[in-house]
Amino acid sequence: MSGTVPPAGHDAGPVTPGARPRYVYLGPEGTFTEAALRQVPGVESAECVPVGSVITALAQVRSGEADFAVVPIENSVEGGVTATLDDIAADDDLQIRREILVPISFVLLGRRAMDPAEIRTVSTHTHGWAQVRHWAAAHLPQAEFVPAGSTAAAARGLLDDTTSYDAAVCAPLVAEQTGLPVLASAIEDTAGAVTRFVLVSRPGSAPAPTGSDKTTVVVPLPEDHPGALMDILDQFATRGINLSRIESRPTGAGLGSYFFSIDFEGHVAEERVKAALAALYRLIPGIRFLGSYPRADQRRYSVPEYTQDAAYRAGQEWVAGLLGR
Ligand SMILES: O=C(O)C(=O)Cc1ccccc1
Repeated sequence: MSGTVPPAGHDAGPVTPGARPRYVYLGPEGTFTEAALRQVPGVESAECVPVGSVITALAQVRSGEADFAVVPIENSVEGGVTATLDDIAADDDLQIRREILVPISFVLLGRRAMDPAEIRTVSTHTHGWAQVRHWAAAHLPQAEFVPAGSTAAAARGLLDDTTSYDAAVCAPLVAEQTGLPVLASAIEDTAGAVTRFVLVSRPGSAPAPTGSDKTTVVVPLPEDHPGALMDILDQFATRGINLSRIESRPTGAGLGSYFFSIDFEGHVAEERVKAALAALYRLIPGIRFLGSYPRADQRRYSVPEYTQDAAYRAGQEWVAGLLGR
């Protein structure tokens, strides 16, 4: 990592000095991702460009066409957004700079005012469908699901003669934006669902530690290493580091080839995190650091006293003193 603490407002500067930073996000207008983007400080004066997929958004950051991407990564009901987890993990050329939480509630919009029981086909993002499937089974028993690139893309497709589905599941805001009739509201199976989004850039300096931070790493599962997961977890446990997410994903290289995507509490500038990362690197050199960034909920976590920075320093000084005796 290089550089200094990023300026206030934008988390890092644009590629072209003096130009407005360019943010790409999963669009079109009215997606939950756009709601996440609007929470990023300084975005009001930036250029914001909707794109059709998470893969395109991340590719544009990698290629330098965009400075930042906002993409969904995890949902409190449905779990990880695999397109994002896999694409971010594929290389070490992206860095997570911020997480953003958005509460999720869905409406059913129709091509025209109609009884939901008449609906034969309904479109939305796969994560949207996963969060309304019980409601749909009870209220749209005939309906077949038509996957769309995003919830808002599904809704906007209803304005278009080239699509033929009857209804779409999306954010309530899209009803106001499009004027399409609301056939049902608050149709989510689980009230209070939250989706977590991340702001991603090319690698640079990590945002400064706040005392309430998270770090994301990708750890390939080594072959022929009995207890590998236990050894990985041990590096965190012995340093008093709490994990907030761990998921295994196939690498795509063949059956049995996996990586772990891990979020944990702490910042790479903290001694216990540095020590854990160094130990993991010795254990599994293919580990990738994907960023340290402030927790969206700013929740404070307790760190055992023996793994706080002061304890590390005291331990290092004691050992250094042994050499000088
Ligand atoms: O399609 C959207 O609106 C998105 O932003 C992705 C998504 C879909 C469903 C729940 C949360 C985010």
